[in-house]
Amino acid sequence: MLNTYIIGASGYTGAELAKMVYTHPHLNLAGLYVSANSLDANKPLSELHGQLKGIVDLPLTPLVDPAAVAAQADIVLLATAHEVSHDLATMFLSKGCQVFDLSGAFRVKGDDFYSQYYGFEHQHQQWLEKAVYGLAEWNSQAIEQAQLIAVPGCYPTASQLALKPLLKSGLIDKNQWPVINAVSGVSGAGRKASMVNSFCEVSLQAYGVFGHRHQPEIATHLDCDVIFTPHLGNFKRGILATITAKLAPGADAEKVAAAMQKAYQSQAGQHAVRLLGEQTASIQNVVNTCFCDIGWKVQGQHIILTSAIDNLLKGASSQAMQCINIRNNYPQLTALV
Ligand SMILES: NC(=O)C1=CN([C@@H]2O[C@H](COP(=O)(O)OP(=O)(O)OC[C@H]3O[C@@H](n4cnc5c(N)ncnc54)[C@H](OP(=O)(O)O)[C@@H]3O)[C@@H](O)[C@H]2O)C=CC1
Ligand SMILES: CC(=O)N[C@@H](CCC(=O)OP(=O)(O)O)C(=O)O
Repeated sequence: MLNTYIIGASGYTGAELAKMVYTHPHLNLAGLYVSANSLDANKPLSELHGQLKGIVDLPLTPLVDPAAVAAQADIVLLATAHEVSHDLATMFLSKGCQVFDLSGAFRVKGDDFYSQYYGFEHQHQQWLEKAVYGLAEWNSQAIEQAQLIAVPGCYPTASQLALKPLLKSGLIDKNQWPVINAVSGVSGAGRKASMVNSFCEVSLQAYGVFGHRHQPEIATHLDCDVIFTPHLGNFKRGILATITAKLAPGADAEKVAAAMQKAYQSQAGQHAVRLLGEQTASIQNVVNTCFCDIGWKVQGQHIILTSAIDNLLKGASSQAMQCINIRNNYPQLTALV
């Protein structure tokens, strides 16, 4: 059994992780942590997340001595804000722990990226260089070898899983940037109260227009420029991305279907993508599951793809668990289906 610790366990993704680690046959849920001065210190996790009552009643321990945690840990899951993960990760790494970071702190290599999009100067360039991007269906070979895995963002997961098969097969005309419009439920903003996620303030609307940090994350890892516009919807969880792109000369519906099959044809249980063909993806079918559903339709030289995930699961915690499974040679969907 691998001793597994969750930092940021009281948050939305942290609570999902706690349930998964608890049910995993090879992981021992060894400790749940919150910040040193957390208002929730020492409360049972199940007091905050009632669905875990009788399942995960472990207390939320204040993280006052990360080195002591590191000394006991095989695996550390950082379900913390970008700056917190940035500051904590290297200490766990230096003690030899496997670190799976759900934040954006180690996702994108590149000068000035963090100062421009995250508002802080990255202080750990060597680890940033070594970090492996945890897009499970596409990076498994690198994930198997990595000590630090940067779990992708939620919008980037939905977007890349749909576009990557077509780009890899040369079926997209990159001169016309794919256009990604995506709607997220409010849990994407985390559990902490703020005006953005306040019930009476939430209305379906675009945000981060031409400035969201996920645009460069998507473009970098796809190696293709994109137009990306996120929207906030008045529902709790789930993301639907609707993506419009121009096909390359010679590409057609048959070639698109073949590229999708080639990318995601392996047997059930080995990855978390479900192909819908000409059906459209819906949030209802993926919420509370680890799956990304992808549908598409071709008309002439254009394609419209729809891609749906649960932002807290395939967009964060279940993708982190897929990465743990890959890294430790367990079946990829262990504890997820
Ligand atoms: N929500 C989503 O859909 C997605 C989130 N992510 C990323 O995952 C990470 C977690 O997100 P989410 O679960 O939504 O966040 P939440 O805001 O819901 O939870 C954050 C957690 O971190 C804890 N925390 C805050 N400061 C510290 C600290 N210094 N040391 C230890 N723990 C701390 C909080 O508890 P307390 O404040 O009481 O200490 C809380 O448990 C973020 O980086 C987010 O960007 C990625 C993809 C999707
Ligand atoms: C609805 C909402 O606010 N969503 C978040 C994205 C959450 C996510 O994917 O996380 P990372 O911050 O880890 O990249 C946002 O737009 O900032």
